[in-house]
Amino acid sequence: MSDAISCFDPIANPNGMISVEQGVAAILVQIAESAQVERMPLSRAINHVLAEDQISALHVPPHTNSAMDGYAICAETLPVQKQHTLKVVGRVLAGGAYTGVLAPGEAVEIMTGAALPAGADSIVIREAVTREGEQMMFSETVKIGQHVRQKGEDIKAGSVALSAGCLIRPQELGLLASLGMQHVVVFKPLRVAIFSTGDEVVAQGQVLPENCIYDTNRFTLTGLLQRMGCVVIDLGIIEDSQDSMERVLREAARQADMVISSGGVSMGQADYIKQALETVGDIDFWRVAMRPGRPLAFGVVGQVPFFGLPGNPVAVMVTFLQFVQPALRKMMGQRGWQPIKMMAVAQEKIKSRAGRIDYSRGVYRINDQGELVVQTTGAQGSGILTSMVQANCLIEIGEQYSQVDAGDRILIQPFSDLL
Ligand SMILES: Nc1nc2c(c(=O)[nH]1)N[C@H]1C(S)=C(S)[C@@H](COP(=O)(O)OP(=O)(O)OC[C@H]3O[C@@H](n4cnc5c(N)ncnc54)[C@H](O)[C@@H]3O)O[C@H]1N2
Ligand code: MOO
Repeated sequence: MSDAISCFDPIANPNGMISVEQGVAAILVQIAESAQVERMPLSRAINHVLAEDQISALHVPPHTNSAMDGYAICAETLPVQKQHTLKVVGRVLAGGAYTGVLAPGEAVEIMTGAALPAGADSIVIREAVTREGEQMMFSETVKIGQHVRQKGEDIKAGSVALSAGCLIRPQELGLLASLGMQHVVVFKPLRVAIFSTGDEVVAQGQVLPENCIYDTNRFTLTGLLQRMGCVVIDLGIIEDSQDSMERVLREAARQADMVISSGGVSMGQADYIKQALETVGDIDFWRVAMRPGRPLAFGVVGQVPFFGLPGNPVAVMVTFLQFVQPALRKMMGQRGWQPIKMMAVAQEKIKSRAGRIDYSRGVYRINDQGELVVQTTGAQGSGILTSMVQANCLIEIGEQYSQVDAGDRILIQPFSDLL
């Protein structure tokens, strides 16, 4: 591939391996933002990415109103004294209006959300007031503007309320709703074709033959992709022949915006997969300086990006998070996305290997001293999927370290945004 870093490029890659950072960069230069957009009702827009800037046609809130139940007064005209007695001249509920203009010495009883009467500038909350007939008394010092929500203080009419490229989470949905929008233009969900490879990999529903295992990877991939809002095209487990592999790859590239396989990308074995990929696509086979997930294939089949993820169940998930996720986020139009990383204090000695980033599965928590601390889940083999089940983060130990000691500060990648 033209721009990709080849494992065989001795300058980019003197030790035969590329770094995670080089891999991500090489992938992202080849990924283009989707051009396919659709208009949809706001009620269905959750987890989609906005394709257009949203300019607010109105002020939010549309009118200056009270943030509390109490009395609207004009603090500016209050005499300098401790006790105040004002005449209550009216009452205004949310949705209603006080039609008069408040004069000095007057107050209007007001409910939360009700429009501030003309002439008023502040609210005295009900709890601070003694009421006797038409008189209200209070002794608190009033700060001008207290408990008043100004027209447009959240969003000004004519301003960009949300920018194109923003993922619609529940809070964005609420904000769009506050603008009165019924429809939004979003990027179309991406269609991602997935399949598993391997003689030993068997579909659920079959009796497990000796020396075989049930297919795990299509399910973890489906879960990850669905959480990202993608439409999954599940092509199953591919029969181990070059012909069927080529047929499936061609078909997948026609139907999907991206194709992902698992298995068959390491040294030596199952050459038919590599040959099929080389025939149908333009693929590089990388060795990435990371653990788990060293072998990785990336390129294009037909016109669409292809990822050949390593077969081990933990390696599939870790490589998805590090490489496929940034590619998908870019394709789906999401701008400014970055993986969440934070520092935590290691609670134990953790072995790593210098020259490779180690992604150990970890559990982070806040300890009694209020510190963010992390420990591993135990055995870290890349086939041990229970390590992912127990974990709530990946512990990222950089290439420069061969071990981490208890008490060291280390990077973690919390699962919070996907897993
Ligand atoms: N001589 C070398 N051997 C291996 C290397 C290497 O660099 N040199 N790399 C190792 C690493 S690291 C990994 S990861 C694996 C990756 O190999 P493949 O991508 O070719 O995957 P397979 O050999 O097909 O499978 C590996 C492992 O995963 C199991 N598997 C595969 N698919 C599934 C599935 N859908 N569900 C559950 N489990 C699956 C498979 O049975 C194997 O146990 O290569 C190492 N070897
Ligand atoms: O990708 Mo392999 O699972 O590094 O161990």
